[in-house]
Amino acid sequence: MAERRFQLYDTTLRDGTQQEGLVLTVEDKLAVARHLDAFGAGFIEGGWPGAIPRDTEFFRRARTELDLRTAELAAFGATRKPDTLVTTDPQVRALLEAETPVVTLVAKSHTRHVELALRTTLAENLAMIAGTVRHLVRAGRRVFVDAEHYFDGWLLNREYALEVVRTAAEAGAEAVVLCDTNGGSLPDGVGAVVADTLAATGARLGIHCHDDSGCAVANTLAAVDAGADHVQGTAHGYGERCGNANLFTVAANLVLKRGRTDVVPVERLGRMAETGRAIGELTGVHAHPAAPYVGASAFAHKAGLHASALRVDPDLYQHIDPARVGNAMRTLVSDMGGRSSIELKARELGYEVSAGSEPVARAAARVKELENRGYSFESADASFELLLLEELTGGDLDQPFEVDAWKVGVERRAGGGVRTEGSVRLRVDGAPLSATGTGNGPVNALDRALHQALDTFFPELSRLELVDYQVRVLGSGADGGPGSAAAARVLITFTDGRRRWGTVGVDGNTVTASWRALLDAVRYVLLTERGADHRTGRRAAAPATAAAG
Ligand SMILES: CC(=O)SCCNC(=O)CCNC(=O)[C@H](O)C(C)(C)COP(=O)(O)OP(=O)(O)OC[C@H]1O[C@@H](n2cnc3c(N)ncnc32)[C@H](O)[C@@H]1OP(=O)(O)O
Ligand SMILES: CC(=O)C(=O)O
Repeated sequence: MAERRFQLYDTTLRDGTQQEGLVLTVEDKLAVARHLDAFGAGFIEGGWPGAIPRDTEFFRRARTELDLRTAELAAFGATRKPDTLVTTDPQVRALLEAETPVVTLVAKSHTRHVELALRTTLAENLAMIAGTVRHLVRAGRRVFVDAEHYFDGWLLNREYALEVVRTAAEAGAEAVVLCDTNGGSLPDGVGAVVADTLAATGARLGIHCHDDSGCAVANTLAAVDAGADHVQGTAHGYGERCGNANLFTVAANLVLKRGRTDVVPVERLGRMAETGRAIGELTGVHAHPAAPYVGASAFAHKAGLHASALRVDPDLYQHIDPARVGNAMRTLVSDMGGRSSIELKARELGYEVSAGSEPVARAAARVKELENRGYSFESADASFELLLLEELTGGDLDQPFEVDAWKVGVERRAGGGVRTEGSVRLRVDGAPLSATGTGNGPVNALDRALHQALDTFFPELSRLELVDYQVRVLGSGADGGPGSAAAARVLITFTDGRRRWGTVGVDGNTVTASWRALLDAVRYVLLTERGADHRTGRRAAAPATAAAG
């Protein structure tokens, strides 16, 4: 007998959109479908035509606008209503009118649900399933049946749950998907029920798990181990309540841990992190940073002892090579790290340094001391790089300009609005210059004054743009006093249109903290962009750096 292909079935566009706060336009849905197809999902469930107008529209547009290379599109819907004819059921007609190669029907397999929610008899429910499946198969559709509440239903009335599976399979369903609809099952129970159902019915089984017990992925793997070879899930585990099984985690586990080669092509797995980011952008709901495999922190290392081992061999603190799922290892610099963390971070930034060198030891000590005063370098790579350069150059880092003074004033004039003015007095190559800027607040006014003064000398600064500003009160311990006199940490993210980088400033005065972060951003651009003009700062042509290491 020819071996059956494993079926990876994505329901991001149907069950995924049942997540609170996740709303997609038709355009978004088409774009998400393209990403899932490129990733290698075998099936993409697009929504419920006939029930949700947006989904009806999605399937209409999909016919001409979706050119799926790997995936088959599936329309989702219910069986015919009780005591009606399948041929006249408007919802069943809408499923056919979606013109998809696949239709997935949701059907009740739990006796209480049949009687209380559907308000019909157990026999009529079986007739609804058999009749609807046959009708769709006769119309040329591949049909899957999602057996809702299967695991709870099996516990209450095993014989009836099994009968639902047999009925669907005998009517022509390609796979019967056992659903842990309430998401409360645990892996041992799921494995046992799947094994029992397989033995009793011989039907091809799928699995659809919700995450209410935090076990959706584990339950999915248990079902596969017990013989299911059709797996449903969603990107990032989006879905009703606590979500569905995370399809990325499931796929990576099956390929990389179970050695299955028929889930997604292994080279496509290398695009998984990118697919996850793209879908996060479209939905506005990004992966949790700690999400397995694709999360931004999935391979980020903070502890110094971890860094010291990773320096020798990344395998020592990573379960896989992150490149296999398109992610990358990162080192976080903080007071929890030592010289090894500095070396790894420096290497990540392009510097060849060694943990045993004096500059690295000094940089590690300064990070500890500054973080103790409230600094945080984890998301301020640019400020860290400046600190590193200061140590690598023994304090002789070129300063493209010097600051003599700055001030900022906020004034509300009688009858007028609030005016904020910042001014700076600087020196470039020893020549004094001053400039003033107005803005909608002190940071904006100082930023404008700096640009006013420097952009003619350093045109690359004109591309510098602040994209995020965060302030965090640190309490009285760090250069501040109690209450509103508390010190503040300011984290600023900048872009020049190509790259993004973060800087940090801390002070008892929020404006001074902001000024420090602003100044780091300007210095960072000048040192990293001007390259050869600044002997100390350029990493690619940095003999001083290499020597220091
Ligand atoms: C487990 C899952 O997540 S399955 C997917 C669930 N997704 C959705 O519900 C999203 C789309 N749903 C909808 O747009 C609407 O709920 C509709 C169009 C399906 C139904 O809308 P309405 O007719 O207004 O009814 P309502 O939303 O109150 O649902 C109750 C009806 O659904 C029926 N129903 C409940 N479960 C099922 C089921 N599994 N199969 C068939 N019908 C069902 C009930 O018997 C009731 O029908 P009745 O009014 O003829 O007695
Ligand atoms: C069908 C489905 O989404 C469920 O039972 O959870």
